[in-house]
Amino acid sequence: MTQTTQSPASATLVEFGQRNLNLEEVVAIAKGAKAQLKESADYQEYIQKGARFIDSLLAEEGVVYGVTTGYGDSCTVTVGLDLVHELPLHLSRFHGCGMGNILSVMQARAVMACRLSSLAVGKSGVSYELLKRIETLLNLGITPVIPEEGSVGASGDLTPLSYLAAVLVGEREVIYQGERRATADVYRELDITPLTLRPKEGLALMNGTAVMTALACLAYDRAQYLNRLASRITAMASLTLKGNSNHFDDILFAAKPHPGQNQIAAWIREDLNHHEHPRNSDRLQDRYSIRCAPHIIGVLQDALPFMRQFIETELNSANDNPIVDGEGEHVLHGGHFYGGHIGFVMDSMKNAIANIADLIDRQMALVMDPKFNNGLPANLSGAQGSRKAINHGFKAVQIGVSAWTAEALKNTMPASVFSRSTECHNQDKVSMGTIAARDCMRVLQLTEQVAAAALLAMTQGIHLRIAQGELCHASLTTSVAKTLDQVSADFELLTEDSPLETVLRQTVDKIQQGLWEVCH
Ligand SMILES: N[C@@H](Cc1ccc(O)cc1)C(=O)O
Repeated sequence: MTQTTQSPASATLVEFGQRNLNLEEVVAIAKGAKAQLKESADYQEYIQKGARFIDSLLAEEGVVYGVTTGYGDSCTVTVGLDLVHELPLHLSRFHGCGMGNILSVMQARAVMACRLSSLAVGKSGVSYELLKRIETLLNLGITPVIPEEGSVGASGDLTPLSYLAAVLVGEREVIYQGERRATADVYRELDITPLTLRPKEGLALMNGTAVMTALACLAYDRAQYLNRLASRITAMASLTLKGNSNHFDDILFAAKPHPGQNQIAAWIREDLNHHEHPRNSDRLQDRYSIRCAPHIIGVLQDALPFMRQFIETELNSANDNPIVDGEGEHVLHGGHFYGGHIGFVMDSMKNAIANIADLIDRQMALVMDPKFNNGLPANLSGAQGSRKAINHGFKAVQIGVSAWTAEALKNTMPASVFSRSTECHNQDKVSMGTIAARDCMRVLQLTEQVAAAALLAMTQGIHLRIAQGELCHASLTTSVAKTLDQVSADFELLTEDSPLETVLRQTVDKIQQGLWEVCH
């Protein structure tokens, strides 16, 4: 695919500590890149200072929130020094109530990367050993089993992150070499000693936004690719419909200079080889789902920079509570576990993406219907002669697209507005950012299905147009010809009805792996 990204997602080693990560590096770790924690003596000392400061506060004052007290609303309960060391274990255990689907290995690795990034900032009062252990798990391919439900996204992703904390102490389950197994068994086999969490470490691991931030990094990467693909699909729909390329003219777009919208128009224009400006337009105007495609896809394109900024700032922040300044010796209580920024990005992104599903659904409606498709067969059926009577082409695929689109649109309800007061009214306003992120992943999946169906349909449409002598392969731009040939390698012209599930699934997989060549 086009790498419009800032650094190659294929990076094989990602460094943590005293540098900012970009979201592509989280994606790279998710896909199997190794992690490397900074090892310099200075950095280790910087991290250890925070942990030592907690120790000295405990020795000198005997009270530190979340260390010698209960958690959240229970902070008024004092925990005696004899029980303090058990407290982190209780935190991970009482949060072991996650429900729902298990995060994929990719998603869970992204979560680990985000937590490591946040703790590596050095404002959480944890030991260097803890950071090192997360690095080790990533590099050995030991991934916690994390159920995705149960976070309100504002006391941090406490419940899902408790599964990371539990694995560090040798409890619950991991995925190792593709198998779901007891953590303790895998540790025994690999001779790994479970960690004993230091007083603040349970809280530092769990009291943050790593789950929603991880999903946001993965979502961003897919959204960016989808935007490029939706532009290609629009060009192919225009060719299928014998559309009017003047709609993407650069003089036209210079008059409305949103940069992202202009980028989408430029991609479509280049795909359609539109370089000459009309003196007057004698052509009819295409329907909005073609004519306004840059205005629809462009919304997401223009939003991507602020989304990246929100996601990467969160990724490189200390997002737990309390914040421990080991150098200046301060413990600062706040609410950095509140995932409002990620919640907003995810709620916005799912809306913009579902609009792209809707756009492509409308394009599909145009190409299927002989009332609108400028002389192509109904449902783009490639059947000939008497065979036409029993063949239904893309009819069911279009119905599927309508269903996926409806489900995507239904999932756009903003999660952040469903804040509810919880935990004895301590957490009386919460972000629901993790629910927003999960919605966004679902909307992406559905929209990628819509895009896969459209890739097949537009390929069929162009082939039919060529067969009717109204277009020739040689007149296509190299970019469109390449996509057409790539799709055609998996998908022959549909002349007789046949189940398309397998090829649809293959196409979705390729979209998710960014395999379609959509660059010029
Ligand atoms: N997020 C809370 C701490 C907390 C931890 C676990 C809980 O179950 C509840 C609250 C805070 O820092 O204020």
